[in-house]
Amino acid sequence: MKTSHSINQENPIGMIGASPAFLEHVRLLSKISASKASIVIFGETGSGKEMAARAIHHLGNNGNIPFVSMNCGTISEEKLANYLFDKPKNAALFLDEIEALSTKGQISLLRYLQDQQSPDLPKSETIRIIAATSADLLKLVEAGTFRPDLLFRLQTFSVEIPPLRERHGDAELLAKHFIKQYSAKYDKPILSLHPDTLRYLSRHNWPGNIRELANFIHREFLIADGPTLRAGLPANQMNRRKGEDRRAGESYTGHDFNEAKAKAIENFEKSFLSRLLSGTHGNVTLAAKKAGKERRALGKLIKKHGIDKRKYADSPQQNT
Ligand SMILES: Nc1ncnc2c1ncn2[C@@H]1O[C@H](COP(=O)(O)OP(=O)(O)OP(=O)(O)O)[C@@H](O)[C@H]1O
Repeated sequence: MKTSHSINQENPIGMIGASPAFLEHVRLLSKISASKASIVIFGETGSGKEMAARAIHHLGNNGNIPFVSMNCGTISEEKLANYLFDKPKNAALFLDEIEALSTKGQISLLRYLQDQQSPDLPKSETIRIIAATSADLLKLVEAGTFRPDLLFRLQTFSVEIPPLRERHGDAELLAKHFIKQYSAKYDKPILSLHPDTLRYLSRHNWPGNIRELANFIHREFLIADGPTLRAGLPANQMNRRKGEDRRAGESYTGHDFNEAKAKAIENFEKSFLSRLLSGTHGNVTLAAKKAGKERRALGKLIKKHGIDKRKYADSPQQNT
């Protein structure tokens, strides 16, 4: 019989996977869950970092203490400092995109981690820090944007979630899992996977990892005609390509100066951001540094143009 601290390797609180790479990761998760020490979870976008953080939290304390999630790219320095220092609490704090933490935020977190070393601090008053990133923090330390002392304090443990393309056979397991979920959600029969789809699942590179796979299955599930899910190139990729082709061929033919200027600026911003993000594999902090802009401002610009930075995670390195 399993105890509450044991881990079901195929499904530790909903985490699906049976590849050796995934199971190794699961073993490590279960080992470190019992500790209160801080952790950094590395992994590509959509690979399951937040889910792993929740698994660590859940396995370590049965979910009895709160799990609070903050994105370092959008959280204000004040909010983070208030959360850490306002009043003592027992919680797990998930800090996503830790590489995006501002200089002041880094100092607050470092101070918090140093204070936590105090032997006088009751165990019931500790916040376990679980940080996640798709960036190479050592490179950011070298580049001078991330404090080395913070990295070393944070990284009592580190876990690297393998990208889906390295998890042999897991895409199929996950696809079946998502089909079951969508069939329950839409009250439709479960679909089987066509051999073409199976081939596609194992050959596709999955730069957006499990999030990309879930979206792909979701869409194909909804448009499937028969009892089989048959798909090749995800339509979102096709739509994106069509959209990009259309935009590339687009030229403004009106005569209004302001409209023409606005259009030219929009096109410039889009292509500039696209090149910039390709060169940093979608890392906004690094992109902001390269472009000489505030990270927050660059993030706003990326949002304004509806650009999905995740699609650049797998792009070849370019000079921008
Ligand atoms: N092993 C898994 N089994 C089932 N679902 C998973 C698994 N890993 C991730 N997912 C699902 O994939 C999606 C992306 O996962 P998650 O948000 O944890 O990724 P992430 O690495 O934190 O993403 P980001 O880098 O964008 O913050 C979520 O919907 C999550 O539920």
